This record gives sequence, C-alpha cells and structure tokens, in this order.
Amino acid sequence: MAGSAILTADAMRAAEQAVFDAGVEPYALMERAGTAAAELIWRASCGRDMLVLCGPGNNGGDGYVVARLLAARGVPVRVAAMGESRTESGIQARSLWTGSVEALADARPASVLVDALFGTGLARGLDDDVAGRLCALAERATHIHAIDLPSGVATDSGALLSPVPDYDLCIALGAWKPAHWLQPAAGTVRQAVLADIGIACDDRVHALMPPRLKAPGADAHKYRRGLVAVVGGAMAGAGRLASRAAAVGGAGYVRRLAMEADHAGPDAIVASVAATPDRLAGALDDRRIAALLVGPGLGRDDAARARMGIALAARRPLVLDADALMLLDADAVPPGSVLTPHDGEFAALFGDLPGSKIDRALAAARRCGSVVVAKGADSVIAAPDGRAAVARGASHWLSTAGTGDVLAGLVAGRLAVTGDPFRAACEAVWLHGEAARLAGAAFIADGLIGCIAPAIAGRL
Ligand SMILES: NC(=O)C1=CN([C@@H]2O[C@H](COP(=O)(O)OP(=O)(O)OC[C@H]3O[C@@H](n4cnc5c(N)ncnc54)[C@H](OP(=O)(O)O)[C@@H]3O)[C@@H](O)[C@H]2O)[C@@H](O)CC1
Ligand SMILES: [K+]
Repeated sequence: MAGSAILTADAMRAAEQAVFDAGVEPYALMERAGTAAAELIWRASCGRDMLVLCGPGNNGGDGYVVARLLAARGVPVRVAAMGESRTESGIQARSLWTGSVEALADARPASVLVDALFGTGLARGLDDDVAGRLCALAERATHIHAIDLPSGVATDSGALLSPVPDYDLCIALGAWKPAHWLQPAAGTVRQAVLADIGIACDDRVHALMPPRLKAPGADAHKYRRGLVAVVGGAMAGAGRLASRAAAVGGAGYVRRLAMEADHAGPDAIVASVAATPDRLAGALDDRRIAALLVGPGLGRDDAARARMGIALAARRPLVLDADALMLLDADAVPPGSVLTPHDGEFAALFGDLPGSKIDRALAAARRCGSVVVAKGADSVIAAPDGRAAVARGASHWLSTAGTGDVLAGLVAGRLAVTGDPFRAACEAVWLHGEAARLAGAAFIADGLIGCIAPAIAGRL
C-alpha cells in the first residue's frame, strides 16, 4: 500500500487544474482549503488571540478564509497583509473578511501566529524586512502554524531560501510537498498534517508507510524464509552487525563469510572463513542464497575489490553498501540490486546530480536499474520505474557508527523474505527508524538490533 502522495509545485498546480476542469470553481477549492486549515488550527489554539499573516497570492487567500471562519467561532483574530491580494480567489477571500487589515510591518504580536504569506508559489527568498518581521512575530507567539508550507522554504527541494522560524504545526493542503519531507525544511516543523481538499494525486512518489508484515507460515523452514549471505572484509565487526540485523530482520538463515576465524556473535549465525577467492566463490555458488550483502567492513584495497568482483559474479540478488559503493562504477551495478548510500557515497557513485534529493535518487535508480536508498535524516527509497518513498523524522541518535551496517543487514533480511527489492528497502528503512525510536536515547548499533524484534512485532 502506497502512502500519501508527495507532489512538486508544478504537479500540485496540475492536480488543482484537473479539479477546476472537472467543474469545481477555483474559489470553492480555496474555501475547502481554508475550512480544513481553520478546523485544525481551532483544535490546536484553544481560543487564544491570533494573528494571521496574509501574502499576495492564494496562500494569503487561504489565510483570509481561516481568519473569517475562526472569527465566526469567536476567536479574537487580527489580519496583517503584505499589500493587496493579486489572485482572483485571493481577492474574493479578502473581500469576505470584514475585519481590518494591518500592515505587516506594523502588526502587533499575538499568542497564535498563522503564516499564510507564501505557499507553493514562492519564487525566491523573502525580502529581509519580511523574513525579519515573520521571525520576530514568531518569537513572541506561543503557537506558530503554517498554511501549506513555512514561508521561505523551497517547495520542491526543501531548501531554506531565507530565515525560517520553527513551527508547531504545518497544514499541507491537498497533498504533501517535498519540503514537508526533505531536510532542512522538514526540520522547521514539529508536526505536519495533511488536509484532504478533494484532489486526486499520482502517488508514485509518496510518504513511507508503516509496513504490513507477516509471521512465518506453518510451512516455513529456514531456506524458505530466506538465506542471506554476508561477504565479510577487513573490519569484521561491520559484517557481524549486518548479519545480526539480517537474522533478526526475518531471514531464516544467515551465513557470514569472514576473512579470518572469529567466534564473536550469536551462534545462530553461521560464520565460515572464506578468505581466498576460491573459497569465497565456492561459498557463493549456492542458488538458495536469496540475498547477498557486500560492503559493510569490506575495505577498499585490492583484496576488497576482488571480493566484491566475486560477489557480483555470483549473480544473486545483491545489497550493496558502504565500501562496495566506493569501489563500484555506477554502470557496473547489476540491475535489480539495492544500494544504500549516504550522501558521500551517493556523490562518489553518481556525481553531482541536479534537483531535489528525490529527483537525484530517482535519476540514480534509473541509471543503474536498481533500488537506491539515499539515506540520511530524510531517506528516499527510489525504484527504477519511478516509484519513490520518503521517510522523515529519523532519530538523530542514529548518527553513530554501525547503524548503516544494521540498515544494510535489514535490507538483505527483508529482501530474502520478500524477494522484492523496493518493498524490502521500504520495510527495512521503516523498521530501522522504528527500532531507533524504541531504542530511545544514546543507543549504539548493537542496542539498535535489539529493538528490531519489537519493531517487527508492532507490524504483524
Ligand atoms: N490554486 C488554487 O486555487 C489553490 C491554491 N491553494 C493555496 O495557494 C497556494 C499557492 O498559491 P499561489 O500560486 O498564488 O502562490 P503563493 O505561494 O500564494 O505566492 C505567490 C505570490 O507571491 C509572490 N511571491 C513569490 N515569492 C515572493 C517573495 N519571495 N516575496 C514577495 N512576493 C513573492 C508571487 O508574485 P511574483 O512576485 O513571483 O510575481 C505571487 O504573487 C498554495 O500553497 C495553497 O496555500 C489552496 O487554496 C487550494 C486552492
Ligand atoms: K505559508
């Protein structure tokens, strides 16, 4: 099941146009948007005094609707504007507001600030005086709400084009926009809520949903549940972390193919020494391997390169992470793989691609015919067929050594279980984020693995 759609500004305009073409009056859509936003702000504001900042476009029009509807419910509302409204719907919304309109420059603060200055039509950063005023009023408010988007964020990339205050609530109208999900814009909003205004959306790019998982069936056995092989390298600990994550993540059987004998790690994981090319090739010559992970702790020397070559030649479903991504050429990635790069690995592999993180991940996925998990505080999981899922809100405690190895192992485990690279990557990213949430504060990668089982249990 896909999550709610994420639309660029252009795609949003096209979706709105389709609604108008179907016979809905443009102003009626603005009333729907303002009504949905007013309801959410009403619930969050408890009747406190309110200042609505209205811009010159339709985002400002939404603001006038919100002000009118909340004033009708008895909320003490004032409106401050940046000059006149310039759109037909905005002019109509303003004409229905019967209160006074203050100049933004002179507006007095209020307990609740509603930002309806700019939405998807923002073309550049706010002028210094406008951004300064917005931030100063936000500083004095106890509750700050954004209509559709925080003013000053680039809708499609999530970049901050001018100073942006911190918001308590952002009400996304009709569909999510990339800025609700991508950093740094997503980090300016404590809670984002999607308001349905009756727009049909293409959901190829969507919010990552919690997965629906299944417990093993009565006919399950270790091979049917999925055999994962992990190619170990110079740093054995990374391979051990990934192997444990693959096992806990659902694989029926995990084999760790190490450079040298060590007896660390759970006994349930079968560790064998496969240091020479022949031993490794022999170990990988097993059609039952449902997912083959290479990269964590692999190293970057000639021996590492040789081990990676053997792994690629095994022609098993691949998960490529860490050092494998630094050794590979993008054109040499076997199609159908899953790649899990952080920003640095992504740039090393694919260069400086244009567009948002979503655009870049989709272009990379198309180029190598594989699923690309562009991981970070916001993670984009992109498939070569144009689907993408975006995750946000990952615990900042994940910024510690080994958590990437855990994610790679989880992807391999879910790939062995599902046989579907995009689904496996989506499930793994969600479980990784949920395990971190359950782990709480100050965990290390080993502790994160301990929280994967409860994360899975919550989705059965
Ligand atoms: N379509 C619909 O019917 C519906 C749309 N909806 C709502 O409309 C929003 C999109 O509305 P929008 O397209 O009018 O854009 P909006 O963000 O209000 O601003 C554009 C205006 O700002 C100006 N401007 C831009 N940047 C500037 C800057 N830095 N500093 C100063 N000025 C700047 C720009 O003029 P410019 O100077 O670029 O020529 C233009 O005048 C959307 O987010 C949602 O809230 C909902 O009601 C549902 C129905
Ligand atoms: K806004």
